Amino acid sequence: MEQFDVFVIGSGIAGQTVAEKCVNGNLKVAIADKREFGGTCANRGCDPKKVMLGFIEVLQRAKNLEGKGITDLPKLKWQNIQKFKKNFTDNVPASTEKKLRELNIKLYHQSPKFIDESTLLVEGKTISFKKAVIATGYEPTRLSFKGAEYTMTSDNFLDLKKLPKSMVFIGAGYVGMEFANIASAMGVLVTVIDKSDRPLKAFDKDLVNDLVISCESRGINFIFNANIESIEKLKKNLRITYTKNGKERRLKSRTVFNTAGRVPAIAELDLENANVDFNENGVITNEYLQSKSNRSIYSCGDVSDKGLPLTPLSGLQGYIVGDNIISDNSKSIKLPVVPSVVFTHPNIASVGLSEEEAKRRYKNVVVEHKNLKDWFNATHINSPKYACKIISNKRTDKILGAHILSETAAEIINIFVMAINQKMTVYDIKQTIFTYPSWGYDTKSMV
Ligand SMILES: Cc1cc2nc3c(=O)[nH]c(=O)nc-3n(C[C@H](O)[C@H](O)[C@H](O)COP(=O)(O)OP(=O)(O)OC[C@H]3O[C@@H](n4cnc5c(N)ncnc54)[C@H](O)[C@@H]3O)c2cc1C
Ligand SMILES: NC(=O)c1ccc[n+]([C@@H]2O[C@H](COP(=O)([O-])OP(=O)(O)OC[C@H]3O[C@@H](n4cnc5c(N)ncnc54)[C@H](O)[C@@H]3O)[C@@H](O)[C@H]2O)c1
Repeated sequence: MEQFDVFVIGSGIAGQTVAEKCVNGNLKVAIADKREFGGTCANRGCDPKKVMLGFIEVLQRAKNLEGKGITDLPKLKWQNIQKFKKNFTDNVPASTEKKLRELNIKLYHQSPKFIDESTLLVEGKTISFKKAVIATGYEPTRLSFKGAEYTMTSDNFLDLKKLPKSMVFIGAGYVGMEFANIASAMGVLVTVIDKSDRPLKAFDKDLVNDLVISCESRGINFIFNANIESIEKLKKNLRITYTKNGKERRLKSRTVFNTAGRVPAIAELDLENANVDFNENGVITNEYLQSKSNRSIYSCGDVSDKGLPLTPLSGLQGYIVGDNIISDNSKSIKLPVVPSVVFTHPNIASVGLSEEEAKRRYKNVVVEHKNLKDWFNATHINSPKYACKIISNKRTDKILGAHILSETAAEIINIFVMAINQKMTVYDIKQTIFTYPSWGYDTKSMV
């Protein structure tokens, strides 16, 4: 039986970080992945999506200024965009494997299954471990209505060789909203269906409302409060049957994507054999990211039950687990303020408390909800949407939350992340000199 000090399952940002830390701490380490090495973000998530968005942004910018100096809009070619995207993704698995091998980490290419609390089976070999790390991330949720097998996932979207005429996205969350915006900009007829009454539940209601209006003005069709009953295959199309307000309705589309959420990827691991408890949020962990029920097993990244499933937090958790394995639980996780952005057009970004949370927690809060579409930054590029909601504590003047809808929200939100982390006040921001003219400069007036 082969023995390892640390056996890591999952080679995304969380798993890689732990494996590297542990091997640098002179431990004997193995890592297993059932798919291509490198994880979701680099292979089939954030990075390839952002490469595609680069093209969409150019087009949208040009559209806003059409007739104001721009006469011909750029033409986007999906096949070439795909080719360019591959420059960023094709090499990820091989380069990740090379890096890990050079560090002397043993690689396995299959899902391990736990046999008991300190043994697992992978590639036909029984392996004993002192510590194991579950870093398997999220996977698309399974839809249970009739015909769900006709739906495709975000992986399929990012790899489409040709764009179909029409697309339906089931789920108006991060993935559904981002991909609906990409597809619509490329000329696809897009419908987004959600069971809930609005998209992006974690984001500010007023700004999301503005975003929906903006998406609709560009031709994206939304259906909310809808319950999908079935999907049938017709000759060319798929027929989606759903109920809304008690009435049955139908819709045809060439393709349907399951963007109804992602769930912890733990089904294949036989966690029960290892006495690892889990729930719908993932592996149940303590403050050291150790399984509460089996202290020799840790979990980090999306699949742990701590915090938002986002790349920066997964990386941070990887560091913490690595440190805890090497130096006997030296670090507990203190969840920092985590910003989040949805790369729609315009972006919607958020950090800190929502208006509702702030009002619940503090007696007197100041809510600066502003429509900024007449500000120079929006008008000089003829951008139709620019808004913010900045929340501060009236007594202490400290910034509590920031919510921004703008073409540059993904960047500008970082100023507010620093402000909240450094406990800055409205006065501090107003006193800061920023470059002019710039989007950063606007933060002084936003607060
Ligand atoms: C389309 C899309 C876009 C996204 N965009 C963003 C973004 O813009 N910004 C952002 O912060 N986050 C984004 N995310 C989320 C981000 O990708 C994740 O938060 C991040 O990848 C999590 O890292 P991780 O290491 O925890 O898991 P992952 O990167 O998912 O890695 C887990 C690894 O475990 C492997 N695995 C799973 N099950 C098993 C098993 N049983 N056995 C062996 N291996 C297994 C998987 O194959 C995978 O390689 C996006 C996600 C998607 C799907
Ligand atoms: N920009 C980013 O940072 C980014 C991008 C993509 C994904 N992610 C991460 O991935 C996670 C998952 O994103 P996601 O978009 O897959 O999920 P999500 O949880 O953000 O959204 C899922 C949506 O599907 C709806 N839904 C669920 N079941 C449905 C059904 N049967 N019919 C109709 N609608 C249904 C929900 O109401 C919800 O609006 C996010 O929480 C995020 O952390 C981040």
